[in-house]
Parts: sequence; structure tokens; C-alpha cells
Amino acid sequence: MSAPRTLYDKIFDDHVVDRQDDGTCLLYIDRHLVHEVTSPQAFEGLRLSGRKVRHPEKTLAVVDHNVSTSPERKFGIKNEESRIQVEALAKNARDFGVEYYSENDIRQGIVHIIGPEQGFTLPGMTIVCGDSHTSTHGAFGALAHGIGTSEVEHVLATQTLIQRKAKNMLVRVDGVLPEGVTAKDIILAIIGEIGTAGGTGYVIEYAGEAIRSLSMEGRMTICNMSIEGGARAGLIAADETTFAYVKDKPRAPKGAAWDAALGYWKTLQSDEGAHFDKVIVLDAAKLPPIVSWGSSPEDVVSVQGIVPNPADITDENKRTSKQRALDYMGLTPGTKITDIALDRVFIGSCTNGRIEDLRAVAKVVEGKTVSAHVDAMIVPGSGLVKEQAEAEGLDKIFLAAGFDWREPGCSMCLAMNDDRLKPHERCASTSNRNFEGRQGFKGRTHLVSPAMAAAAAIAGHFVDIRDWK
Ligand SMILES: CC(C)[C@H](C(=O)O)[C@@H](O)C(=O)O
Ligand code: SF4
Repeated sequence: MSAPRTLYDKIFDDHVVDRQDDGTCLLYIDRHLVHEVTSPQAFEGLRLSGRKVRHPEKTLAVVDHNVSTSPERKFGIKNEESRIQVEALAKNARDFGVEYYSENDIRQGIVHIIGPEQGFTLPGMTIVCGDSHTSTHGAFGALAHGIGTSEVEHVLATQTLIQRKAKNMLVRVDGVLPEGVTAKDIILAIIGEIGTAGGTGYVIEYAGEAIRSLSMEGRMTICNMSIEGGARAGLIAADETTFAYVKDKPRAPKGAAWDAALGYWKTLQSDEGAHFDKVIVLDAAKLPPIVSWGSSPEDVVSVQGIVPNPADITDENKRTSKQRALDYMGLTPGTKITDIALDRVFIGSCTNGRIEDLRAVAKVVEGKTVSAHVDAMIVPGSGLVKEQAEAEGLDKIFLAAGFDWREPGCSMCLAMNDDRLKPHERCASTSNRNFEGRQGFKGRTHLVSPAMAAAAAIAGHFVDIRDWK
């Protein structure tokens, strides 16, 4: 009998085209997602060498980072740099015969939201994109890597990628999440625990009762931020929740092909006794809603906590860097998290811009009003999310409460379009990165769950969502 294997081992092995003696492998790539930021040079490379896209039907292109989220966008993008990138992708997709969702297509949205929506993302697949948050697709039990632009060119030309096998890490989250605590809080807690380098060299498999109980949306939130924990990818084995989500998606297999696929997908579980190089165990029942206080996703604390004091850190480098983070954030040690006042609230991104996130927000803000000193925006992750939210009347709830309701895109997750913080503005954000300048020059980002961001918008400061009425 062969040795027990992990889910990662199985997907990896099933895609090896060639294995060299030194462990370097050539992997077959099933799906390639392309956005406007990391693809222009890759297509140019193909053009210069007279190559075609090897499998246009396994490639899907969309604009997301640079698009405006204003309804005015149908009249064209004003910012020259953004317009050039968007137009370049439109032309490249046309020239190379790749399917492309423009900003006027209802299927357009953030690349990691549209893949699953279209059934382009499926269990057991290898999926790549020139984007670090490609780890999101691991929620389907797919091996999904972010790649660099030269690798984008390699995949476009050959439908393969050179990879070395990573180590296996298991993150098991046992127990039941308390009311008000979400997938976002789980992943922020994990990163707080392992640190942003904790996953370096690993592919993480998330398992345990709390993970199994999550919807696909919640699982995507978890896998999305694997990269923030340093891991190459994050995975959750596919189960009935996954199959129910995938079934009948436009590009999912149909009829006999569905039955055959399902048979294969059900084998994609880590075997009993499979070896993990590192194991982390968390108890969901003990998790509070979490807020980040610094400029790294590992700088997290319970909403009931206080801003920590860097003076308490013994390691000098770490002390200096955390002091710098506090200075950047304009915070004083000892301040209660619930006393931190906000200027802006951003709800959206590939971490939390899906329908379930918007439903959670609507539940918190219905019948209430955004604080007079807060400017709050909600950006659906895709045109289809927007359409669904409007069909459910969520937009009416948001607008009545004083939120801005926008067109889909990456928006203020990163300052690459018109949506950005002004210097020193403080923002509660449902996105995944709180780096210096991430949401705008000198902007201050606090990472939270959608429900926590929603409550903060109404109260004007952080509040414990578990006390919300
Ligand atoms: C622009 C892109 C390359 C980048 C990434 O790789 O993640 C962006 O999506 C981000 O979230 O910082
Ligand atoms: S929403 Fe943010 S994290 Fe996601 S792809 Fe866009 S910029 Fe990157």
C-alpha cells in the first residue's frame, strides 16, 4: 500500500508533468486567471517571441484593480495610467483569443470572486494568477498559487509552471464559533498566532469542525489570507458544501461529466495518518471579534483589548518595528480598541466582498445611520454580487443608512484607483492588508470582519459586535 498522502500531495502529484532529480517539477496548470496589473509584459513577451496562448479556453481575463467604482465609469477611465492598463488587457485578450470581462460586463469583478462564481474554479485543479491572493481558490480544494509576471508568460505559453514541492502544514480549528465571530476573525487569529512568516515554505490545509461549518464564502475568506501568513497556498478539502456551491455554475461540468468529476473530487481528502510538518490547533469557541492595530496583519488584538505597548517586547528589532507601526497608526499604548474613532469604513475586497458578507452588513445596519464623522462605502466584489444584493434589497438598506453603494472592483483595498484614504485618515476595512500606504499615502487601516466594520460605521468607533442591538 502506498504511504498516506495529504490533500496537497495528491493534487500536486496528479499534476506533475516532469520531475527532476533535484525535486524541481513541471506542473500542469488547469486554470489561469489574468488581470490587468501583472499581464501586460507577459502578453508582450508572447508577441515578441511569436507565441500563442497555449490554451485560451483555460484562461480568463478580467479588469479589477484599476477600474473606477463610480457609476460614471461607463464613460471611460479618467486616470491615464489606469486607462492604459485596462485598455491593454482588452486588446491582449482580443489579440490572443482569451475570454475577457470588461468593466461593463455583469460578470466583471475581482478576479478571485469571479473565478468561483463562474465555476471556472473547481476542486482538484491547479489554478494560478499573477496575484498573491490566488490562495482564495484553495477554498474549493484546489491548489491555487499566486505567480509573478514572467511565470504568467510561461503559463500563457505552455499551460505549465515550474514548482518545487512545499511542506505540509495543518491548521485545525475545533469547536463552534460564538455568535458574531466569523471566518475573518478565525484567519486574523491564525495569523496573529503564527505571524506573517509562520507559513513560509508551507501549503496550509485548514480543517476541523469550525472550518467544515463555514459556507464557501467563509472558506474563501480564510484561504484568501493564507498568503498574509506567509504560506504558498491554503486548502480546504471539498465536501457537500463545496459541491452544492459549484453545481450548475456556468462553467462547471454538467451531466455525466459532473458525476465523473464528483467521483474524483470525493477522493481529494488528506489520508488518515498523512504526515504534516507542522500542526496548529485553535479552539473556535474561545475566539473574539478581532481588530488589527498595526501595519502588519499579525498585529491583532481582541475588540475587548487595548493597543499593546511595544516597550513590553524584548526583541529589539521587533520592538522598534512595532513602535514604528504604532507611530504610523497614530495610536497610544493602552488605548481601548473600542475607544478608537474612525473616519472611513471600507466594506469589500476579495476577502469580504461576497454576498454573504453584504448580508451580514445589512443585518447590522438596517434601520440605523452611519455616524456623522464617518464616510462609509460598500463595494460589491462583482457585478453578480451587486445584482444579487440589489435583488434582495440590500442596496436600499445601505443607502438608507448613509453608505455609498459602488460598482465592483478592488476599490480601496489598495490605492490603485480613485478610492483612497487621505493622509492620517483612519479606516475600518474588511480587506486583507494594513501595510503602510496600502489604502492611500499615510492612510491608517484596521482590518476587521464585515459585521465589525458595519457596526463601527454606525457607532463611529469600534464596538464589540457581540453586544450589538
Ligand atoms: C496588484 C497585485 C499584483 C497585488 C497582489 O499580488 O496581491 C494586489 O492584488 C494586492 O492585493 O496587493
Ligand atoms: S481586492 Fe485587494 S487583495 Fe484582492 S486582488 Fe484586489 S487588490 Fe488584491
